[in-house]
Amino acid sequence: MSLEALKSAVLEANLSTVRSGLVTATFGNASGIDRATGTVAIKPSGVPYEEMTADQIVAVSLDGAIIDQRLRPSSDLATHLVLYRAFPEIGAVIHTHSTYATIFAQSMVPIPPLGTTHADYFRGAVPLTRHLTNTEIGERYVEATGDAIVEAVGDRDPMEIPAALVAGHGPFTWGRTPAEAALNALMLEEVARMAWCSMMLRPGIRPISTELLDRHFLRKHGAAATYGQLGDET
Ligand SMILES: O=C(CO)[C@@H](O)[C@@H](O)COP(=O)(O)O
Repeated sequence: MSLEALKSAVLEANLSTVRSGLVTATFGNASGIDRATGTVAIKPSGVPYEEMTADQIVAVSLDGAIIDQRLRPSSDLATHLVLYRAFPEIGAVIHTHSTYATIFAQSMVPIPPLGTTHADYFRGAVPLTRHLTNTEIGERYVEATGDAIVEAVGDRDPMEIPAALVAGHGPFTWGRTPAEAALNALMLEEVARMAWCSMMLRPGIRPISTELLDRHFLRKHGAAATYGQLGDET
């Protein structure tokens, strides 16, 4: 992929979070990676979305060295880089402060799989990170945020659980492409809102069974997926 194409895809992912109502002001940030070159493209820090252009997207290497920069990169860059290094399958990362997912993050509650809508995108509860230590906060806050996300995902397949809630902060999602990461961010907010309302309507509500969760997730994901169309049969 050319750097221009990567920057355009990353710009579109950033703008899609605004169109979807997932971010306000300059909150959030989206990035993408070209695994062939190890180039990461990310939103510039603090730039209003309505003014953002593709040539303002910042390009860095996986170790954070600047490749192409007119503006300073997102202040969350180090978190994105930790995730790209830990999860080689992913091609994009999105951070938002979307309302309901952030309510769960601030309230220190993982998002439980209460229905098949959740199961269509997340194979289990959306994990919550631990709180960072004062030393981490003081010395390596942004990178430690990424470390805490990787710890929260643990030995689960990051492509089966493409999201995590940072305690006291907000959600991060990822995917194979910027567009897929943006869809996962949108669906995370949707299932968070459904979960919150379901938990209010029925306190003590229990998650769906593992059998139903897996049946629905595998219906859309993996080699045996039966959802949608095969190849170019449309
Ligand atoms: O996490 C936060 C703020 O808590 C960020 O999403 C927000 O400040 C956006 O920062 P950037 O504009 O990406 O540097």
